[in-house]
Amino acid sequence: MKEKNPWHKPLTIIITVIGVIAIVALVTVAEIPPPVSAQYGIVLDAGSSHTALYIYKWPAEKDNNTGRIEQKHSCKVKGKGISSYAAVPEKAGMSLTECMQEAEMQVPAWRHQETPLYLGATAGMRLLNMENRVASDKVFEAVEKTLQRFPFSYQGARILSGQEEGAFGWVTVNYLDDRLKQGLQTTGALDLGGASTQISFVPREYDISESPSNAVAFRLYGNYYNLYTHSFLCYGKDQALRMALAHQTQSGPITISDPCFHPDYSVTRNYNTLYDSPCVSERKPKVAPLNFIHTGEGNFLQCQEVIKSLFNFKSCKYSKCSFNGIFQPPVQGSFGAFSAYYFVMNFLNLTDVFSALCIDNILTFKLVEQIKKLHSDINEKYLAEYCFSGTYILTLLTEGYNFNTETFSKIKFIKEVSSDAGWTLGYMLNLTNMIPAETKDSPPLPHAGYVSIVTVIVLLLFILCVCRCVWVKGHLTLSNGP
Ligand SMILES: Nc1ccn([C@@H]2O[C@H](COP(=O)(O)OP(=O)(O)OP(=O)(O)O)[C@@H](O)[C@H]2O)c(=O)n1
Ligand SMILES: [Ca+2]
Repeated sequence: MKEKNPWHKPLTIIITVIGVIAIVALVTVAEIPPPVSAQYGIVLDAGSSHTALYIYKWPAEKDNNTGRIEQKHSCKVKGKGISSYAAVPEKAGMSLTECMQEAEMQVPAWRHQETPLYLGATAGMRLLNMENRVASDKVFEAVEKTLQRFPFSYQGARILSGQEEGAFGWVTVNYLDDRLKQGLQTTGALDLGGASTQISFVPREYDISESPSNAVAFRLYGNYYNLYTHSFLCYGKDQALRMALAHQTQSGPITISDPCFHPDYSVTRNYNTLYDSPCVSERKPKVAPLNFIHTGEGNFLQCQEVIKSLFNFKSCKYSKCSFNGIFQPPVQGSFGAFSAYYFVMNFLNLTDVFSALCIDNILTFKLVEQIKKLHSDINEKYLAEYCFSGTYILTLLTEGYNFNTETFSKIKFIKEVSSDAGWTLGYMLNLTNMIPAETKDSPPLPHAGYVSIVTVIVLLLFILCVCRCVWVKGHLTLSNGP
């Protein structure tokens, strides 16, 4: 007599039901493609020396915290920074047209309307605003008019404070390094522009109350950061050069012999043009000719003396200062130095070593004409100024911010970390709320997780089926036995 298997029927039903669910789930889940649609954001960096447009792109998931933002495109606006158009404001607007047209091509048309567009201006406009408020407003009006003509979601144009510029540069560097999300030790940020320079880092011990205006507190991905940041207006590379020239022309001479320039350097400069900046205007000599001849001498040590005279190391009402009576705790950890820090140190081949000797060699033994021949691809203005800039950078870092041989070796001169280093990405991340204060709950299971689980279920079912077949077969053999 054939023995009846007591769990034969329910087992078959269970296996069939789970099997069908598993197969349907597997097919469905496997067929859902990961989200491919992208979102875009545009930031214009209206710097003192030039304007640049950046287009960022990220996956358009609801939980956009999961997708890394990348720089899709950048466009360098031809000509100088918007502050240079103070006398002809309409041209400031017009100058942006070409890059904006490029942006129109780069961002898919169906995304234009929801693509936020921001313009942030830095030290050049800060100076113009101090000098001539009406002219600064007119430049912004012209810029706004141009930007509003494009189909993007225009979010406004404004001057960033030095504190914002420093803090957003720090956010960018650490976001790109993935340090914020992973809660790793952060990297400090050093930005050298044309008209201002920023230093931002998380100090080891930090008494915020000593100078609250230098403190920025962040809560990002569930971690607290107490950032120290300071922006020195007039200490960007171009304004620093003005200050150095002002220092050498106080008596209103017809010619100066500048230790920071090569021995064959000779350029005629206009007194009015040189002193036309709030960084030096108050020091304009009462009696001076129209022009002076700026010649070079090529002497590193003397150059360093001129540059040191731009800093005031005497007064400090805090426990510690960098210069000009500004509070600064001791530098801490690794640093990323970008913008002119990178341009200059990369050219001088000083990105790995801390050596004044190299500058001394170039300055003393090479003539500008030789250098121009060797580097015909580089803008002549930059070439002639690299020794001044190199000496300025070394002095600013060592005497100004107090980097020593050990801490200096932790500075990395960088142009980019997957995206360009600068404040623009941090600015956009902040305005679009892209970095949450808390770590968001991740979805119960990612796509890959579902697939794995369903695969395991199917495998288990398969094993269960095989076992059952063996059991039934064994049983039948037993019952049919002699
Ligand atoms: N290959 C390059 C490009 C730029 N520069 C110089 O580097 C300085 C800083 O450039 P940038 O960071 O672009 O300054 P801005 O953003 O325009 O100035 P700021 O941030 O002060 O507004 C400027 O003096 C610029 O002339 C350079 O030496 N070599
Ligand atoms: Ca800048």
